[in-house]
Amino acid sequence: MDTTTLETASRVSLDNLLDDLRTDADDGLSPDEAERRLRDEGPNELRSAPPMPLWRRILAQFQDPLIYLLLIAVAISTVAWWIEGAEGLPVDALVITLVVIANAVLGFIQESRAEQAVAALQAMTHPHATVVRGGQTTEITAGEVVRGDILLLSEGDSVAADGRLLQASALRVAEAALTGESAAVGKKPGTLDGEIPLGDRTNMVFSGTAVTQGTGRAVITATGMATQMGEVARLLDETERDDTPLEREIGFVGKMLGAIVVAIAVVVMVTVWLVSGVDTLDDAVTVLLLGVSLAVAAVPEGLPAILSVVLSIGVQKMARRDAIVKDLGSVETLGSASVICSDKTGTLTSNEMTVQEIRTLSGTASVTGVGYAPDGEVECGSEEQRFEDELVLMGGALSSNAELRETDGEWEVLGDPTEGAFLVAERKLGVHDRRDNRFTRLAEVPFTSDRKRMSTLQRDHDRDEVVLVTKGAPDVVLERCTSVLCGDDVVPLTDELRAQLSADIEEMSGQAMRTMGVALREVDAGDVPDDKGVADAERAEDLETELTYLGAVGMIDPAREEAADAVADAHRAGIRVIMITGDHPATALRIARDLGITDDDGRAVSGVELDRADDSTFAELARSVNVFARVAPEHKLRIVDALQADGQIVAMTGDGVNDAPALKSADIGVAMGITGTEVTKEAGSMVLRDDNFATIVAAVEQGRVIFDNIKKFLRYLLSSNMGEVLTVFFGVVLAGLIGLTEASGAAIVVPLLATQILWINLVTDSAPALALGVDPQTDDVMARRPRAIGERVIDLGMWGIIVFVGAVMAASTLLTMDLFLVGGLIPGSDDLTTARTAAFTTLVFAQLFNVFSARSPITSAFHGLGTNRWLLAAVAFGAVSQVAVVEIPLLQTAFGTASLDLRHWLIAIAMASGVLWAEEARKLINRARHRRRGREADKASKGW
Ligand SMILES: Nc1ncnc2c1ncn2[C@@H]1O[C@H](COP(=O)(O)OP(=O)(O)OP(=O)(O)O)[C@@H](O)[C@H]1O
Repeated sequence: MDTTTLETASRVSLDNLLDDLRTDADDGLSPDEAERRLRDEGPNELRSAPPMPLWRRILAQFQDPLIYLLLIAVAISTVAWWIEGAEGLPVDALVITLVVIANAVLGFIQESRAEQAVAALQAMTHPHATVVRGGQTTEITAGEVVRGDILLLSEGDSVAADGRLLQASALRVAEAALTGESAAVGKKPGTLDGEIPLGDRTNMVFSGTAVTQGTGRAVITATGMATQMGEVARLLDETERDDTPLEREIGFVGKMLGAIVVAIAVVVMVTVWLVSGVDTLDDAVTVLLLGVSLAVAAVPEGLPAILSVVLSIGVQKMARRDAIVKDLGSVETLGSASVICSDKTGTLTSNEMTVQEIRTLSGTASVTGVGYAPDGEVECGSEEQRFEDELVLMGGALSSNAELRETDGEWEVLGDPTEGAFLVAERKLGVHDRRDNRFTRLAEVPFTSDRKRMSTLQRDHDRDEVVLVTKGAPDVVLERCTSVLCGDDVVPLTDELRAQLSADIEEMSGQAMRTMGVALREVDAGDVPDDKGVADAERAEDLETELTYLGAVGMIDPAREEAADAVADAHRAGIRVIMITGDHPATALRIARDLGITDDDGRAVSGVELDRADDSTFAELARSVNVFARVAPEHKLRIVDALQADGQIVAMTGDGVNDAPALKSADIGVAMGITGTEVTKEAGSMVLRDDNFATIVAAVEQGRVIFDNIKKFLRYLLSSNMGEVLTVFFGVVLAGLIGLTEASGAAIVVPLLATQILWINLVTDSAPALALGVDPQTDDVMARRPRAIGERVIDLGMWGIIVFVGAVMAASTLLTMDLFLVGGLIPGSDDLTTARTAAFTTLVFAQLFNVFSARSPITSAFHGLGTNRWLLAAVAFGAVSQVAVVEIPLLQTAFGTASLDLRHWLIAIAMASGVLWAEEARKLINRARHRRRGREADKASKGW
């Protein structure tokens, strides 16, 4: 902006402003100019801090308590090497350093790729903006908006940048994000005078606020950090992503392990010191090295990187199934969802409306044909009835913004399918041309979920008068009527007639039909807003009284084919499904029953009933009722709150701008990708690309699978650490028994070297852990109840398995060592390096066997053995790496290993398999217990 500033944008004259911005109010910028401005001025994004430089991001990988521990280990090894006379190279220290660096670099690469993948996904949900460029209306991402763009606004839009209004029709904008004012502010073009506070600049719209009603056209005066929102954002750093609860818990486990390790290391060192006595410098060094080995053993170094990779692969998988998760934390919340509150229209149903019946005072007309093709007939019984039907359909079509289009024999509706259904039925009756010629629209009072109706003012050229035509929820419309059409007469709407018409509506609704009423009234010429198109809609709204009721239509909106199965799946998974709809209670109840959301005794509670309910009644209704109908968006928020207060984890769907607060408040806000407004998509934590209920259930399932996989690799990695710690601990304590002391000739000797343990943790363990992270479903995750929130990822049962597996691994490893050492069963192999190599190999292979066991805490490892090819490849990689570290001379020096012959290899592998058999035995017992418990639980669960 050359001369206009944030402060003056509302005060300069429009002509000056447009000159200053070098743009045209009608045609906007040329596409080339817009591109040039985007290049010069940067994208329309809020970014307070510059992105972190590469070196700082790599360094951040080292800022981890576990890494500090390893660095201390490096220091100790170096000191030990120096005390021992500084001969040759400090191999241990070098190897540990190298491994730490390699780990950081690998972690960095993996995490960056994961972040990029997630960012690419999030970009799919970035808000869009509609602008006029080169005279054409174009949709672009909000980030591409530049100064001078002409921005078009309509209900549900999130305002992309700051702009000055050129036109507005009943425009209201919620500016709470900026001013804290919760009520939407009316906006209109004009030039303001003097210093005006932000909240009163009614001729401006601001970035990050939401259009709650009406339409408008604005010229963009500021973008990105130059906007009012940019001023606010400067204070916040938005670039950092918060850790998810899961990441925090894993971080906690890491820190806890670090603390335990230090404690164990101190205890072991002191014990060794006291029991064996440390007489020589060598002994002192060995005790220190022992501490190092233990530290290295207990720390799952690769864990953080693997976790972020697995989460990101998970969200990519969900995206392929049309569920775009906006933050990684939602993946785990999804898995624990216990209630899904879903809209009806378009989510549980297909949103393909076809008018089936028209009910007027003279009778019921059936409409034949399905879909949007206008092939069918309206079967009217009499001339009077035909006249009434014509008015109903014409009225519905007049109060509609949809378009019916035929391309290559295919009929489609652009816009709201409910409105499209009127256009189709009207064509079946053959009155659409007549309507087109006879009426001109003067103004519109838009449909909102709160109003549940829409009206237009029309000039009727045939009769030279102005009429207001209203269509909407028939009960709402009927309330505003005082007379009713009867043939070509208008008669007063007596209580008796009102009851008869209501009964008609109820009857249609009871057959799962979506009902719509149509009414009209003549309007005094003096009441007619004169300015065509930008009429004062609020005044027109005042005219929606004393209407003449024309009749109602019943439309079918078939349930989505997959919806009933998805509801059944949700129930099986212990998830309650609640329907919350703006539609008629009877329609809602019928469909809910058909889909199994409620049983035949279940009832529907209406918004009016909810309004009357006090807090405790409301809580009880939220607990016991599965169908809420004729509700307004505000009710959704109250329902979420009540369910959450009851300890539920709530997923809530929404599409309209007024649904945003409920979506924000829910544990998982699910926004509709097709029908959802930009504001709703911003508020949701997940966006459904296909608006389909079944996709939510699929996402829950996927969330549970991801969570299961995280458990799998945690079980796997932590058992490995446990095995290593126990091996070192008992190796030292039982050194005499095993023959270690004798073989080494020293008082104290470590069974495995620190570098060998690092090798396991970082080389042979990583690939299988990653493969477990992408494991296909092994157990039926939808057969369980939702995970309670606050339930630990690593619960007591899992710790039990980790300790059990670790103990078996340590036993196999030490037993192998014992076999190879003096007095052991394997002749000619009693040299310490060979025995240590065999023990090391046993531990590595025990881990490779354990991969298969770790896939499920209950199902046998042999079940579906080949279903995860990554896993087989990872195990093969682990085995080949182990052969390399044992047989390649350079690696032998680095890792203190010696060649083994075939027989030794086979013995080590056979010993390693012990862990697999032990786990199979444990699972067998566990399964038997589960079956018994399952039978009891089955009986108990029949009640819910
Ligand atoms: N375009 C429209 N014009 C006038 N009235 C409408 C229109 N669309 C819907 N209605 C009426 O308003 C009621 C509420 O609509 P709303 O959009 O809140 O919910 P819904 O579409 O019925 O269902 P859901 O809340 O399940 O998506 C509808 O039942 C219908 O009677």
